[in-house]
Amino acid sequence: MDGTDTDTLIAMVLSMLMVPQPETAVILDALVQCDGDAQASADLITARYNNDNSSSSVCGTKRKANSSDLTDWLTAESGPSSRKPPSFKKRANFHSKTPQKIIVPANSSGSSSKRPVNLMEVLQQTPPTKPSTLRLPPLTLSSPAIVAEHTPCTQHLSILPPELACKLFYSMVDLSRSWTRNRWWLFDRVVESPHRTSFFVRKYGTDECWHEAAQYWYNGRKTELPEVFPELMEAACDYVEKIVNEEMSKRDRFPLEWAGHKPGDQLWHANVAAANCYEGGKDSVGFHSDQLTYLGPYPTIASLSLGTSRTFRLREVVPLDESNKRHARTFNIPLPHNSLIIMHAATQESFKHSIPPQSALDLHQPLYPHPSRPSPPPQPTNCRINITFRFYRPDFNPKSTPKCKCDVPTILRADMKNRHDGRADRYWWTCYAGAENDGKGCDFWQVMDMKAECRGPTFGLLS
Ligand SMILES: O=C(O)CCC(=O)C(=O)O
Ligand SMILES: [Fe+2]
Repeated sequence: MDGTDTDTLIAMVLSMLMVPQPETAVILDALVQCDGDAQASADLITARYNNDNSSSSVCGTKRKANSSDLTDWLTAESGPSSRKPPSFKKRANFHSKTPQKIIVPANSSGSSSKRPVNLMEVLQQTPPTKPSTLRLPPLTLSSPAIVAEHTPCTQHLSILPPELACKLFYSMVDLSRSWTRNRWWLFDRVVESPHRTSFFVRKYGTDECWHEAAQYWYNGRKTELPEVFPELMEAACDYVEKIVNEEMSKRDRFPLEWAGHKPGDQLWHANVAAANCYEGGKDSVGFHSDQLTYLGPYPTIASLSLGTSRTFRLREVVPLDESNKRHARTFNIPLPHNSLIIMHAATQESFKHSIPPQSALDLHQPLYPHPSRPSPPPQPTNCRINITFRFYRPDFNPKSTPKCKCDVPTILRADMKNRHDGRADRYWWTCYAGAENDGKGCDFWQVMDMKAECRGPTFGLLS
């Protein structure tokens, strides 16, 4: 797994699980058996859980959602120990080839006295038994046509005028100096996102409530008030919206997609943007699907890449009722400077995405000098800027977000393992207070009910 550290691997497995969160030892065991492959480990844990609990349906009402989304970067809705579900049978023997390190130490408040897990100390040298699942090798999708053939995404190259792309890249790199690595609680430790990030709100009509929402945009954690779109981001957004609307007009709508446009409005507009800066090959983001709290079901997200080329990794979450018939495949999409990936409706429901760490990077050579630093001539850079333009739905505004027992806004997740292409999909609201509150949350879990919660209008309701 590209030398991914153990904490990241554990978080990735958690983010892929659709069964109650097992003890860390169970995850480590699965990782060991699957040679550090997070998806295969999650599948193995799920299969074992389903075997051990064959009498209770995984989608039964008592089941607790543990797939993570954390706008999610790496972690899962990691478990406060107070709500730990039953653990699986522990295995005594572990063996690991997985490199391990970090575990960002708990904050100085000292609520965790546990030292970082050193896998090598606990692992015994027992040869791993391979899981029975047939695994397909990853596939690189090297052209927009091939991306569209295999995924619910489209790729668009050279989308901004070259000078605008270059200026926007420089200005975001400059701004990114003040962006932060997000921190949250995972188990009983504080972990840190492996890249810097920030959030912007667009001055668009009277959408002012998104300033409030944006305070919670990250894992349900309250953050500073966001910036408004800088001028260059506004200019880029016009190009992005044009392409997104052209693409959307060619595709069928899903029943749960937003249909509340006023006459003459575009199908899609961006009212917020999340920006990420990846400096060097170690910066990354783990497998996740984007949190749906304010996006609502079946969102369209437009993701602009500037600077150093990185790989966008996509992997489908195969629904439970198909898991005996087919297997998920990992897709790698190279993301060159000035390219756009549109994650169309159903991407967040059916795929997880990541930017994996890379041991080697091709540097990006900017075409133009920095506008305010014309000399020396532009230097090659190892930085990648990503801007995801998003439409936060009026019917999922922060005032309508249920609060959990901790009195903190919940987050919305899709039931990815039991999806039905917009016909009978399930989503649930869960507590995310634990991300901020020393890892302690509550067991709040509520199925989202479009009708009872007065959400919409959606395309399904119109037709
Ligand atoms: O950097 C990227 O392309 C992906 C970022 C991402 O997944 C996110 O912002 O949710
Ligand atoms: Fe994402």
